Order: sequence, then C-alpha cells, then structure tokens
Amino acid sequence: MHRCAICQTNRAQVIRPKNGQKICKGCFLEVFELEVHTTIVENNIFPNRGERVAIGASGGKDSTVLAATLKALNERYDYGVEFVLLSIDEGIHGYRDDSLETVKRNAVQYGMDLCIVGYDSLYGWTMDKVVEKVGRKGNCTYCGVFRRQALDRGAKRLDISHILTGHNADDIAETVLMNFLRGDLPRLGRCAEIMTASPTSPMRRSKPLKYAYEKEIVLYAHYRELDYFSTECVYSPEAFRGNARSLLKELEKIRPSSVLDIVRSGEQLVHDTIATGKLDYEERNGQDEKRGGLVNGGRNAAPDQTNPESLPETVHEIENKAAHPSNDEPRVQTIGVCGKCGYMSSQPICKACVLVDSLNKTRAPVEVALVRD
Ligand SMILES: Nc1ncnc2c1ncn2[C@@H]1O[C@H](COP(=O)(O)OP(=O)(O)OP(=O)(O)O)[C@@H](O)[C@H]1O
Repeated sequence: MHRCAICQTNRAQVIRPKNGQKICKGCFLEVFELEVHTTIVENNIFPNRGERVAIGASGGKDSTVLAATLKALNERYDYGVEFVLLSIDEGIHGYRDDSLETVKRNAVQYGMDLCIVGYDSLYGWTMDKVVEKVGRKGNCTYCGVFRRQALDRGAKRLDISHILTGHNADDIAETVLMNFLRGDLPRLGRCAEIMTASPTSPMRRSKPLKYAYEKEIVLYAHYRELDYFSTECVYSPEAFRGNARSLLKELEKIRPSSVLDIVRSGEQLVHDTIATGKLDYEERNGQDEKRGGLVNGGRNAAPDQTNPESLPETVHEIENKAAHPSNDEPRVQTIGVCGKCGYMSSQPICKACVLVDSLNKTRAPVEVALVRD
C-alpha cells in the first residue's frame, strides 16, 4: 500500500498530475483548497473587504467548484467579500435550461443570491434562434461575444464591478496553444493573465482556478459530492479549440505537467513581450475571453479567424485590428458608449450590436423590447 505523501498515514488514492505526488482523499481536498487560497492571496484577488463579487455560474463543474471552494475559503480565511451567482441564459434548449436548474439549487446550497440574465431580453435572440439562422459553424463566436457583454451587463445591474469565472489550467493552456498557433500575440498575453481589466470596461475579471487541473476539479467535485451539471453544450465547440484540446490531452498523456507548463509559458511570453515594450497596456488589459478571453471562448470562444465566413465584416475588422495593430495607428482605446445598446464600448457600435444587426438584417421585422443600459 502506498501511504499518502503528505500525512504519511492514510492510503494514497490520488496521483496529482502537476507533480506526480500520491496523496489521500483528505489531504487532496485540503491541498486543493489551500492552493486556490494561495492563488487568491498571491494575486490579491480580493483587495476590498465589504465588496460584492459575482461568480459567473453556468452550473458546470468548474463554476460549481469555484463557488463551493470560495464559500469555504471565505468562511475559513475571512476575505470579507459577499459572493453573488450570476448566470447567463443563452437560450439553448436541453442544455442551459437544465443547467440553470442546477444553479438555482446551488444558490440555496451555498446561501448566495442568484441573478439570471437572458440573451433573449438583451439581444432579442436566443442561441437556438442564432443557430437556426447561421448554422452550427461559427455559432460559438456569437455566443462568446454575447456572453462576455451579458456578464458585464448583469454585474452592472447588481452594482458589481468584479466577476470571477471558473476557467481552469486546461482551459487556459488550450487558449495559449490556440493563440500561439494563430500568432495572436496580444491575445496570447491576455489569456494567460489571472486578472484582467480593460480601459473599455468598468469590470475586473479574475480566474481563481487558473492553476487547477481540470482532472482535479472533477475529483474535488466528486469527493465533495457537489451538485453540478455535466452535459456538454449541444452545439459543437469551436473547431480550432477542439483541435487545441486534443493536442493538449495528447501532451498531457506523455507528460502530465504539460498543462501547467503551457500556462507558465504563456505567462512568460507576455512577461518578456512587455519587458521589451512590444505590448502596451491596452493590449495587455484589453478584452479577453477564454479565447476568454472571456477569457476566455470555449465555449466562450473568440471569433475564429480560421472560420472567416462565420462573421460579419465589421466584426472581422475590429478583431483584426486588435490582433494585428498597425504601427502608425494610435493604440489608445477610448471608452465610450454604444450608440445602439448604450453599454460601454470602444467603438461607436459595440461588437454585440454589430452581430445582432447582422442577424436582424434578413429577419422579418418583429417587435422586440430590448433592454437598454
Ligand atoms: N451561462 C453562463 N453563465 C454564467 N457564467 C458562465 C456561463 N457560461 C460560462 N460561464 C463562466 O465562464 C467559465 C468558462 O466557461 P466555459 O463555457 O468554458 O465552461 P466550462 O469550462 O465547462 O466551465 P463550467 O464547468 O463552469 O461550465 C465558467 O466556469 C463560468 O464561470
């Protein structure tokens, strides 16, 4: 019998992917939480006591583990913050409607308020309708742009300016690989950052699970018997992300530490780029979705430039400018307000409205009461 490398008493049940350490269930749970706490403290994620902070809650394993861990840590280490669950209803029948039921239960289990914001009321489109219109290819782009803004707008309604998401080490390594393969240096830097703030948005976004392996998140949820929804989105994930994921899984099989090594490489690359002055503040702190960006995509995907026919022209222009800024163009983005929805935007019309316009162009006119900010 292998004894736990930490307590030296119990039988080891877990092999940690990041370092091969064999540990028991109790020590695993303790060390998992301690590492999230260390990430929070070292990055000063909660600088202000008394602050209300939103947890982007999808009902999936990552955000459920995030909520459960933060509740425990806030009680244990007294961060002095109040967490609110913020869920976006993309309008995906058979997927999000079911996962939102899980979030509703989580709100009760964790004693947190819950706010749900729907694409339908914000944009007049559900993702089911978007897919009906544009097909499956490229639909993640719409979803990613809408979700990013919907989280911001939901938080604003709650008078909250800090959003936490459940992006884990695998998500970030995938995004680093994708951006590296695309040669998208500004996004490569942003996606590896644990906290992002943008001159074009009042919101801070943080990823406290940035160094947690997906495998350990699943194990934590299992050992703690957390109530989460495990079905994948019914619309296939962005193709290029799927390729990056497969590549990452292959690398992980050969060398389990690859996941964190790639995250660290992303961090180091942006560090070196900043040191040599190639990436300015706005590029470092600009929009980011798990791409996410929303930071980080996934399923919160960035517009896929490998799939150019999937997006309206104007969005490509905005995206390409961000990814490959020309030397003679001024780089400072100014914050303004979208002429259509009234939400903050660095462009006269925000990306979400550009997409909505393109969707509406060929739709028979319907009376939709959209919510303006
Ligand atoms: N509909 C949503 N409402 C609120 N937050 C969301 C939603 N979808 C995604 N997020 C946030 O973005 C993070 C990454 O989303 P992604 O779509 O990649 O899902 P995931 O990696 O499967 O995470 P999860 O297991 O939490 O669903 C989630 O952990 C969550 O914090």
